[in-house]
Amino acid sequence: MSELAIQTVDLLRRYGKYTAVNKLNLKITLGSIFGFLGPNGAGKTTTLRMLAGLLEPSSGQVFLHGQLIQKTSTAAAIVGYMPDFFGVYDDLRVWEYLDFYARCHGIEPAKRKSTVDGLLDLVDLSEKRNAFVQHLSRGMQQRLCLAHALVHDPKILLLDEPASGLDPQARVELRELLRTLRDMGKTIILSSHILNELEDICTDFGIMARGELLAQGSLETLRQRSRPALQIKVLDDLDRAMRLIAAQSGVLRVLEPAEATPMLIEVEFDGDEQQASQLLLNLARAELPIADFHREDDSLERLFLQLVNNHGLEERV
Ligand SMILES: Nc1ncnc2c1ncn2[C@@H]1O[C@H](COP(=O)(O)OP(=O)(O)OP(=O)(O)O)[C@@H](O)[C@H]1O
Repeated sequence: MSELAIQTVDLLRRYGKYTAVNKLNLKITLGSIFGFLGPNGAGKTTTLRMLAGLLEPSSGQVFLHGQLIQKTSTAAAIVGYMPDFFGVYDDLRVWEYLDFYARCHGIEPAKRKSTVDGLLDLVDLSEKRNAFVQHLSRGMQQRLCLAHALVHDPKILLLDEPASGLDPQARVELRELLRTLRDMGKTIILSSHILNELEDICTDFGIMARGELLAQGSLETLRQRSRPALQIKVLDDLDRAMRLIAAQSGVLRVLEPAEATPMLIEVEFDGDEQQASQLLLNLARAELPIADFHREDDSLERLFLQLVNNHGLEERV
């Protein structure tokens, strides 16, 4: 357990009769950047709030750095939390905002100035130290809130949707900042819907849907769980095409086209390139009007959709 920054054991949270988080067994290694993915309402915020000690679990346990968390204050000392919706106080200058939170964390007056200066430097807001918080851009406010989460030098950072509302340039800056924080030895958990944004920065992922953890691990581990696929677009004769495809070697399953793309057939396929080529040849020989034929890439987005769409059909973590 000591190599884990976070471990949860059957973590469960109900709101009334509704189970928002259902027996989560998360394992997050020290020093990782963990991308927490899931559609709206999956239970990500509820989980992060329980990890931060802000919300009591209905049952189950949270371990932070191997320590069983029984008191909010224990979690608060180890964790810095940045919520998805943050309020900033009007009529407070940037340095005053951080100074206020430094006081809240009991940082001595003699150390407060250097703490605030260090944080402003880290999040690249030194030039804005005297600006009013409400006059900062969205990206700058986000960085200020990150500095707030870092005031007490926590070992673990929980960031709820940190990239939401940021323009592409601000996202690049955020990514650089997260890498710096990881190099400082922090473990970072961030939730997001922007899947492609996470792929190159996260070392590990957890995918959640309807309160359940569907998969967790490195991209490689997740890829092993996904089924490779072919996408074939026909212009006509859909039923004949689907029957013919289903009979070819390497084909595991032929999926009904989605309503939005009525002529696009997705095929679960574990054949090699030779078999893919033979499949295309047989479709052409049968004079089926093929407009597109390609292998799906292994992007995180496809893995995510496959896992979420198959939820309930396949065995859980
Ligand atoms: N205080 C609450 N009272 C009742 N139900 C709640 C409460 N907070 C969250 N829920 C419900 O719990 C479920 C999980 O919500 P949660 O905010 O954790 O999901 P999420 O994955 O963070 O979603 P999003 O990506 O939309 O922020 C949702 O169905 C939500 O409506």
